[in-house]
This record gives sequence, structure tokens and C-alpha cells, in this order.
Amino acid sequence: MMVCITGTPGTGKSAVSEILRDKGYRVDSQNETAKKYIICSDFSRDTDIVDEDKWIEDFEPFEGIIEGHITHYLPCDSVVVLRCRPDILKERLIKRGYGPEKVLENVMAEALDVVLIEALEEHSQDSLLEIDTTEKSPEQTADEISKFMKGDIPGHFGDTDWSLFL
Ligand SMILES: Nc1ncnc2c1ncn2[C@@H]1O[C@H](COP(=O)(O)OP(=O)(O)O)[C@@H](O)[C@H]1O
Repeated sequence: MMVCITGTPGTGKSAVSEILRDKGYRVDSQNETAKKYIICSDFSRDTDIVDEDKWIEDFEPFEGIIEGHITHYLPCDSVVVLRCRPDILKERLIKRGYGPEKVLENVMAEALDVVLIEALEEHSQDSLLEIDTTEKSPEQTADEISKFMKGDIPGHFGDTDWSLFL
């Protein structure tokens, strides 16, 4: 079984992945595995342009977890979508050193539920777990993911509403 952990940058995918690795899960990262698919760098957006279609096409599923913001396009058995309230996400991204444009782009994507909608277009509703990380610790988030993977808690989504932040 392969599970993906997706979500807008800053929602906590890497932090949670570190904890899940410590718990013994194999967790691969989109950023690492997509390195050989980088086409060029977009300096104005401070980001690398990756041939995402080719990365997805070549991807070999495995037993474990793949984390990254487009991993919901992979043929996963289950999907975890991490969420974060836009005002807190903004703080996390500024702290990370993102420039104003990149912060705005990601905060707007989060406020508009972009990743959740994309994931729901690709996967069945009962295979999807949405977790709001805003008031949780990374350890709590990792525990919830672990329980979901063991089948101890069911898929669930729809509790977040960031429309007030638009
Ligand atoms: N419940 C939570 N789950 C995951 N990360 C959290 C949580 N609460 C706060 N954070 C913090 O938010 C930041 C998210 O960064 P990161 O894990 O790099 O996000 P991503 O990999 O999604 O871009 C980290 O500093 C992390 O410690």
C-alpha cells in the first residue's frame, strides 16, 4: 500500500514525514525523487521547474509513504491532505524565507482548497483524510496518519473552511 501526504507548501509534510520515518515507515520525498526531472530554475519565483508529467509517468509505486505537494497525482491507495489556516500558513512561509509573491500564491491556494479539490478529483472520498495542522503538533499529525494507515480511523474531509480569509 502506498499513501501520499500532500498539501500546500508549509502545511507540515516534511515535519510529519521526519516523525513517520522515526516510527519506521519508509517515507520518500517528492523533492528528492523529482530532482532529476528539473528542467530549469525560475529565479523570479525562487523555484525549480520540474517536468511533473514525466516524474508522475516514471514513478514506481512502493510500500510506504510519498510526500510532496503534487503526490496526489500518483496512483496511491490512500491520500492525506494536510491543511493550515491561511494566516498561520503565511507566518510559517515568511519564517521559511519565502518572498511576498510566493507567500501570497501559496496562501491563496490554501484558502481556495486547491490541493484538496485536486486530490478529490483523483481519488475516492473514503480513501482521503484531511488533517488541519493549525492547532496540532507535528507529533499529533503523525499519530493520526499512522492510525489512518492502520485502518484505525476512517477517511474524512470537509471540516476546514478558509473562506473568511479570502
Ligand atoms: N501539526 C503540524 N504538523 C506539521 N507541521 C507543523 C505542525 N504545526 C506546526 N508545524 C510546523 O510548520 C512548518 C511546516 O513546514 P514543512 O514541514 O517544511 O511543510 P511542507 O513540507 O508542507 O512544506 C514546520 O516548521 C513545522 O514544524
